[in-house]
Amino acid sequence: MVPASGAIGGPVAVKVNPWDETRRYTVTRELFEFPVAIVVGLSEAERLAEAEQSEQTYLWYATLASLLLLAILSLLGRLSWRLQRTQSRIMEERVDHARRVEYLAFHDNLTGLPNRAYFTRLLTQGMQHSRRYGKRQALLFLDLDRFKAINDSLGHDAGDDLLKEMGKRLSGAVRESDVVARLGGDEFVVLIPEVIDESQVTVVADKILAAVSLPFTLVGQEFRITVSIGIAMFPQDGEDEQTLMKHADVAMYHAKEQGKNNAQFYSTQLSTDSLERLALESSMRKALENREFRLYYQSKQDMLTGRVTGMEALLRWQHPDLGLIAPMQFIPLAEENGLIVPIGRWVFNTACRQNVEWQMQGFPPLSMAVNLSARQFLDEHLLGDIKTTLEETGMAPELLELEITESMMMLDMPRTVRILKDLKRMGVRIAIDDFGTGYSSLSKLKDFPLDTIKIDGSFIQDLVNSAEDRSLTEAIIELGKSLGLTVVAEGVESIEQADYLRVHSCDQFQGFYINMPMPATEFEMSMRDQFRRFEDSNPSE
Ligand SMILES: Nc1nc2c(ncn2[C@@H]2O[C@@H]3COP(=O)(O)O[C@H]4[C@@H](O)[C@H](n5cnc6c(=O)[nH]c(N)nc65)O[C@@H]4COP(=O)(O)O[C@H]3[C@H]2O)c(=O)[nH]1
Repeated sequence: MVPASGAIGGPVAVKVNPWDETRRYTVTRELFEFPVAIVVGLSEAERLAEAEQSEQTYLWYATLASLLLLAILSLLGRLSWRLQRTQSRIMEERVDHARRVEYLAFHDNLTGLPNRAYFTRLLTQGMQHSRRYGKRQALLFLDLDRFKAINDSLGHDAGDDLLKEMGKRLSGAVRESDVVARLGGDEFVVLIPEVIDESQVTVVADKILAAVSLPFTLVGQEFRITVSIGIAMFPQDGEDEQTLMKHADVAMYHAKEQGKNNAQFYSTQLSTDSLERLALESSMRKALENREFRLYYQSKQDMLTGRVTGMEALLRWQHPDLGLIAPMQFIPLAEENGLIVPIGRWVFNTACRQNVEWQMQGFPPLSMAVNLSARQFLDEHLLGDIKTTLEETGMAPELLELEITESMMMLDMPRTVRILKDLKRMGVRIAIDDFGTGYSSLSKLKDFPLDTIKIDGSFIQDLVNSAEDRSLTEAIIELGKSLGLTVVAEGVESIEQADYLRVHSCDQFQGFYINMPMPATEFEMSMRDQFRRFEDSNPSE
């Protein structure tokens, strides 16, 4: 019904129809001219039908959307899980690949042993460690006897089988801490890291000889093979990897010459044939110019407190072909041809410069001992050279200690006394080196202006076992004390030797027990370590 204009609308009310009991929303309207009430009504269900309808539609859409969202989320989850799994698999494959490449680069693919490159690295690291902690190592160089004959007659496959079996037997004959490597061909090496004495190395070499001598079965037949072993000890037979390998190789050839199937230790005699001497002499002339000389340093410690008191500078020659050459291999030659004078000048200069530099870095003033050979001592420019060096480097003279040997002092006593007095006037300290090996007249010793007496390492070596060496050592200590000299023991290698010297009032000591001679950079690190340890154990100092 369309309301006419002027109609009055009443309030909406819910009314219940008494007939069918239906609840209705009603509005009563009156028209102006008719007193008729028109009742418009809709049941509750009719009125809510539309809203319910849209509510259901909304619910339906919401459910659909939620299901869709859930499906999308689970799809995304699955995709990201798959992505992650693929990524981690790629990573693992990359790492595996890198490991494999590294393994192949550092291992011999026939025997699985470390190859030459890896062994060189292990040897160099081992040397640094040994130098720092005063340990010895042994390098065994092995070469199979008659390998070529077997390889040629039985074929390469049999040769390969033999090498594989060799690798296994060598690894089985040594400790796990020892390193076995294959350099190539039929050459193997064994590195024994912590050696106390050479008899220990002989035992290992004998075990290897025995392991190799057992029969091998190749292409269904039994074969026997032997091996020749050359042994070089670190540090005395070589202080760098190249020299040590070369000397072990020289010793191995010597073992072959001795009839194969045996082990031989390297000795300097093996490599000082005349040809090498000649080559050495001509290259020594160029060595200074080519900056091939190096100084190694070894510290000295106070016997009672353990504090580092100074160091000794020891000369080395880094030869381009022969590796690092020890001073006793070239100094006698340099003395013969006079080259020791310019070389000695370089030693003074380098040692003083280095000492000043360490002080500038904050190390306490430490003495620097430098060796002087007989020829240098006779050189008329010696005093002038030392004076110039002290001035040029700024080195405090009292920190420089010149070591002259007992035999040198006795050559021309009045002259020696004169030179030493001149040196003393400059403020430089004088030490008598290798004491006990010469035949000095003890009564004359007091005529020399000395500061320090160094007991030769040969007495210290047998100190624990030899009563004779013990009494000599005690006598030298007493003599030194009675002359008011500082007594230093050289070549101390064990705690027993150090304890003995301490009990017998030796002042200072030096030797592998503390550290080996080492290049400046390594020495610097070792000094830092020693000072730190000293300060930790003596916090009040
Ligand atoms: N077995 C053993 N040896 C130890 C121990 N501690 C130190 N040594 C070694 O003993 C030698 C001590 O030096 P030296 O008696 O002055 O004997 C020196 C010295 O006479 C001479 N020398 C070294 N450097 C120079 C130098 O710059 N000029 C001159 N003229 N001679 C030098 O060469 C000699 C040998 O020097 P290096 O081969 O460096 O040998 C050094 C050192 O490496 C130890 O605990 N056990």
